[in-house]
Amino acid sequence: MPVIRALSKVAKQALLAPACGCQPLTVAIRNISFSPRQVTSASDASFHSVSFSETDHPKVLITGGLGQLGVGLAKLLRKRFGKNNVILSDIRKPPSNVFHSGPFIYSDILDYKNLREIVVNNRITWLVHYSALLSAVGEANVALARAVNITGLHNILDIAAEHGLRLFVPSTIGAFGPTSPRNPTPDLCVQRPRTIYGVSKVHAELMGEYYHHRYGLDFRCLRYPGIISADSQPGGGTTDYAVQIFHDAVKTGKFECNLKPDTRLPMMYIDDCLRATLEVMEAPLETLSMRTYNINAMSFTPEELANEVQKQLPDLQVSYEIDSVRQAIADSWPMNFDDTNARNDWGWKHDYDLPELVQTMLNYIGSESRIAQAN
Ligand SMILES: NC(=O)C1=CN([C@@H]2O[C@H](COP(=O)(O)OP(=O)(O)OC[C@H]3O[C@@H](n4cnc5c(N)ncnc54)[C@H](O)[C@@H]3O)[C@@H](O)[C@H]2O)C=CC1
Ligand SMILES: CC(=O)[C@H](N)C(=O)O
Repeated sequence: MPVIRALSKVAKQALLAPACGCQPLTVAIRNISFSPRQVTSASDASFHSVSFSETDHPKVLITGGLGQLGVGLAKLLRKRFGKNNVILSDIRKPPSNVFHSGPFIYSDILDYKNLREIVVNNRITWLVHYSALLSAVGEANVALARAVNITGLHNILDIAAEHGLRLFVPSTIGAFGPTSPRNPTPDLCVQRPRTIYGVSKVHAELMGEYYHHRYGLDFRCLRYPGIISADSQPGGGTTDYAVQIFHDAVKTGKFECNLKPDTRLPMMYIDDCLRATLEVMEAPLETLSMRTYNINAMSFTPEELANEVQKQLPDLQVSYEIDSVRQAIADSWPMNFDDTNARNDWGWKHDYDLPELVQTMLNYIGSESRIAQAN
C-alpha cells in the first residue's frame, strides 16, 4: 500500500519535527485524515511512544476505579508514585474515605471526548482500564456489557494510542471456554468463551495486541483468576462466592454457596493481583515476550475452601443452592491456570496460598466485625 505508506511518512515527519523544539505532538486517531489506522508497521508508528520518560513518575488514570480492585490499586500506586500522580475515576459517587484519599474524577468510558479531555488535562501517561461488567451481571444485561466492555474498550485503545500511553487492560480466566484445555490452561490455546464477558475479554486481548503490533501501543494485559478481597465487594462475577463465604462465616456462621462443592477454579488474593499489575506495568520491554499473560496463585473448590475456613471457625454451616447460570459459566472455565510464561519472563511469583488467604481474610473481617460491635 505505497500511498498509505507515503501519507503516514509525511504525517510522521510533520509530527517529529515540531518548530518549537517541544515534545512531539500526538495524533487524534479519530479526527485526522491521515489516521494512524493507515500506518503499516510498528516501526512506522514509533512516534506514539512519547510520554512518561519526561517525568520521574508515570501519571496514572484508573477507569472503573470504584469496583473491587480499583481503590486497592490506587493505594498501591500512590504509595509508589505519589498521591497526586494517580487519579481514580468511575461513573459512581465515591464514598467519602475514597474521595478524601486522593484525586477522583468522573469519567464514563463511553464518552470519548470526556476521556480525551481527562488524559490531556492531567498529562496522563499510564492508563489502567478496569471498567467492565463481570460474568454474571454481563449475562443479565448483554447490551450494556457489550457497550461497556467492547465499545468502551475501543475508546480506551484509541485514546491510549493517540497519546502514547502505556495501557493495562485486565483479562480473566473467563476468556477461555469449554473447548479450551482446562487443567491446566496455558497462555496460548483455543479460546471460545460462552459469555459476553469472555467474548469481550478475548476481543480486548486481540485488539490490544493488534494495536501494539500495528501502532506500537504499549499494551499490557494479565488474565486474572477470581480475586478475593476483604475490604471491597466483588461486582457480580462467578467467583464471588469465595469472598462472600468469609463475610457470612464471621457474621452469621452460615453460608449458602451458589456453586457445586466440587467446582474447581483458579483464585488469587487481591494483594498478589495488584502487585502483579504493578510489576507487569514496570517490566522492561525486553522481558515481555508476550503482551497477554496468565497469572495464577491457587486453585480450589467450594468444599476445599469451606474446609479451610472451618479449621478456624468449626461451627460454620455450609449449604449448596446452585445458581444454574453461574454453574454453567464455572463449568466452562479453567480449573488450573498455567502461568509459566509470566514466571519466566518477568519473574511473577505469588505470596498467598489457601491457608494464608483464609487466615488473612478472617483476621481482617473478624477485626472489622469486632470494631463494628464495639461501636
Ligand atoms: N474481580 C475479579 O475477580 C476479576 C476482575 N477482572 C477484571 O478486572 C477489572 C476490575 O474488576 P473489578 O474491580 O472486580 O470490577 P467491578 O465490577 O467491581 O468494577 C467495575 C467498575 O466499572 C465501573 N463502570 C461500569 N460502567 C462504566 C462506564 N461506562 N464508565 C466507567 N466506569 C464504568 C463500575 O461503576 C464499577 O465500579 C475488570 O475489567 C474485570 O474484568 C478480571 C478477572 C477477575
Ligand atoms: C474471574 C472473573 O473474571 C470475575 N471474578 C468473574 O467471576 O466474572
